[in-house]
Amino acid sequence: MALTGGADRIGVGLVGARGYTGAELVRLLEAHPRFHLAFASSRQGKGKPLSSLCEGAETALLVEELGPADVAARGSAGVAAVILAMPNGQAAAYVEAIEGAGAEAIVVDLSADHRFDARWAYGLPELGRAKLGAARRIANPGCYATGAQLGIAPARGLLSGPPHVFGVSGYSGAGTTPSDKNDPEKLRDNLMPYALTGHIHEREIAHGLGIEVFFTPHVAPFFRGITLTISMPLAAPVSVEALRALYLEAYAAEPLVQVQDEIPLVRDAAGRHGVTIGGITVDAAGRRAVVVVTLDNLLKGAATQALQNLNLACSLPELLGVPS
Ligand SMILES: NC(=O)C1=CN([C@@H]2O[C@H](COP(=O)(O)OP(=O)(O)OC[C@H]3O[C@@H](n4cnc5c(N)ncnc54)[C@H](OP(=O)(O)O)[C@@H]3O)[C@@H](O)[C@H]2O)C=CC1
Ligand SMILES: CC(=O)N[C@@H](CCC(=O)OP(=O)(O)O)C(=O)O
Repeated sequence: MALTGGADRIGVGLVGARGYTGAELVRLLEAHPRFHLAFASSRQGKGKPLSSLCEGAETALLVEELGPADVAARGSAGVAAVILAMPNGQAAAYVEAIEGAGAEAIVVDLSADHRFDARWAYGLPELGRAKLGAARRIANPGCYATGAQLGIAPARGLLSGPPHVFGVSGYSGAGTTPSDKNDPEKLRDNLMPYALTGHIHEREIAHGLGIEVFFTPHVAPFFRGITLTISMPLAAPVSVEALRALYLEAYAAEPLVQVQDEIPLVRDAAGRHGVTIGGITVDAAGRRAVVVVTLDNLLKGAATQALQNLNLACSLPELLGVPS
């Protein structure tokens, strides 16, 4: 594996350093004991110190504007991995250039562009880490889709029909490009439903779990965090104790998934690197289960998960550099 930035450091480049997820990745990569941030690209940030784009960044690195060919050249010259943290629809040109140049670099794409592409490994380690160790192309899951899959997976075999996932995201989930979903005025004292059918994460959750799912997203005035209330029809009566035991067992060995009795609150998820599943309930007839899942959309929903995936792909401990 190619190393830069010191004999024991693995060079990682970041495209999309100005964005919300990019900033989280900068902070995680800077503090990582084995990775080294080899370049940071943003068109708007070109020529500026990275610290001026990402609060808390300490590196003296200057932001560059790197197009697909530039990134591919870095990927052939010492940069072992490239993280793409751009809006949906932008990754293809970078991937084509990297592959066209024959660069060895691992690619982790945070966008939705490769999540349904069988040639890419889907990077949700808690539900399938075996394939990630040898992966060279990794599609990082969506933020809602991460929480929903982890929240449904233990109960999947008990269901009589599609789970209903009611999701609420902080407005950082809508990225930095101005829209109604990140407009503070439109969000003030408000909860905004959108994409009531057919959200791409509905398809992603269904694809990942192999079952039909109904997903209704909403965006709220808080900045970061997601809360999902998941209602699941049960094929046969199940006791709440049995259901809780199923969740506890499923995630007993997963440091980033906490199962608790209480209903988790989204304000407690902000800044945390894992997912919390709680409030596990069954109705009086034992035929409908409800669980609540919270996570930070920018961390386990994006940057922390990308770091897990990159660690695995580089044969490092999965949680290396993930703050506890
Ligand atoms: N925000 C979230 O909670 C989550 C986001 N994701 C996904 O991660 C990706 C990044 O999201 P987020 O950080 O919120 O996005 P932002 O809108 O905050 O940032 C996007 C970044 O991409 C760069 N960019 C935009 N267009 C282009 C382009 N055409 N070519 C090159 N660079 C471009 C921007 O920089 P500049 O314009 O300066 O070049 C900026 O650095 C998205 O695909 C998103 O769907 C996944 C999970 C959660
Ligand atoms: C509030 C908000 O707008 N959230 C985004 C989800 C962010 C995300 O994970 O999107 P990708 O699948 O594109 O990576 C949305 O609903 O599209």
